[in-house]
Amino acid sequence: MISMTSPKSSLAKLVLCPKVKPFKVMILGQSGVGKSALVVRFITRRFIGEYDPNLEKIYTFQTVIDNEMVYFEILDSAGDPQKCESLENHIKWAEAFVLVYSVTDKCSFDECHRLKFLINYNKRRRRLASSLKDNIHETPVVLVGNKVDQVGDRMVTTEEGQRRSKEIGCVCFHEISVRESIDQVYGVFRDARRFWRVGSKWSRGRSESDITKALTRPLSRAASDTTDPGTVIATSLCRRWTEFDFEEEREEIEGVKRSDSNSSCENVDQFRARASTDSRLPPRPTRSRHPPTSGSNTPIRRMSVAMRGNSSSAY
Ligand SMILES: Nc1nc2c(ncn2[C@@H]2O[C@H](COP(=O)(O)OP(=O)(O)OP(=O)(O)O)[C@@H](O)[C@H]2O)c(=O)[nH]1
Repeated sequence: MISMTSPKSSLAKLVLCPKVKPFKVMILGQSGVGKSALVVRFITRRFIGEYDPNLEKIYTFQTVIDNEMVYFEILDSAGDPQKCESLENHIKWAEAFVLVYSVTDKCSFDECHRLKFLINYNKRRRRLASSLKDNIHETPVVLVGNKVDQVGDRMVTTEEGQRRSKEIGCVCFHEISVRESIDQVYGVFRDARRFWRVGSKWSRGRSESDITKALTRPLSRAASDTTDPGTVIATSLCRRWTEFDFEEEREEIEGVKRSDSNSSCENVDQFRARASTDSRLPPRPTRSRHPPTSGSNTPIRRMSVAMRGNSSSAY
């Protein structure tokens, strides 16, 4: 059994070490999607098959992310996520979320929608209730599709995952196999941290390009993984998309639409040009500002034409 601390004892530790500010991450998802496996893999680097489904735990763990020591407190929400009361309290506690579903289970995928709604709802309430609004920033939610190693059992496609991530406003989307790769698992926690930093005081005063650089660094591979042939397969299965990828994709689509509309404008112009030349209309007669002085019947003719409703031919 994995060692763990209760929420109270971890808080006690923090009191003894006041300088250490933990990074509080909550793992959410339907039962059986691999939440405990994900956390334990991150902390111990090992994949452990079975866990007690009813234990709710806070793990404390420290590791280096982007050259910075990060003190994680990871809450592995257990059992039935329908029990809203404790869930809501935990949501208020967390600074970042990892929302997990299994690509082999459509129900777990749909459950992410509801859980993201709960996160938004509780965070918004907290923000409204707080007088220190500046201290509470947007809480990043990373969407994770787990168990991609079970290729034959897949029920949720990559595209569906990407789409859902965009729809429900997650900061990035990963497809991973906890069983096959520690590298992919590390990537999930690293992104949670990076996006949290961007939303926090860290990003204030930094240029947009610095922030973009921080978020779009490529995944670094863990040394232990490079020697494992199984992982090579898993790494090729690993997918990760950030908000920036989604934004680029959106811009591309809009670019295509714009060029379509431009080309349709061009078509209209071309059509007009063709219409005026192909039909070989005779040039409009030039209008004389004043009626010709010579020719006595001209004013009468003009009058009669106007009465028939065709003033243009009067000239
Ligand atoms: N094939 C495969 N199985 C996995 C993977 N990750 C987890 N599992 C298995 O999925 C089952 C459920 O994993 P858990 O980590 O207990 O899932 P959980 O979401 O914590 O479930 P609860 O504790 O009930 O909330 C276990 O049998 C794991 O071995 C994976 O990447 N691939």
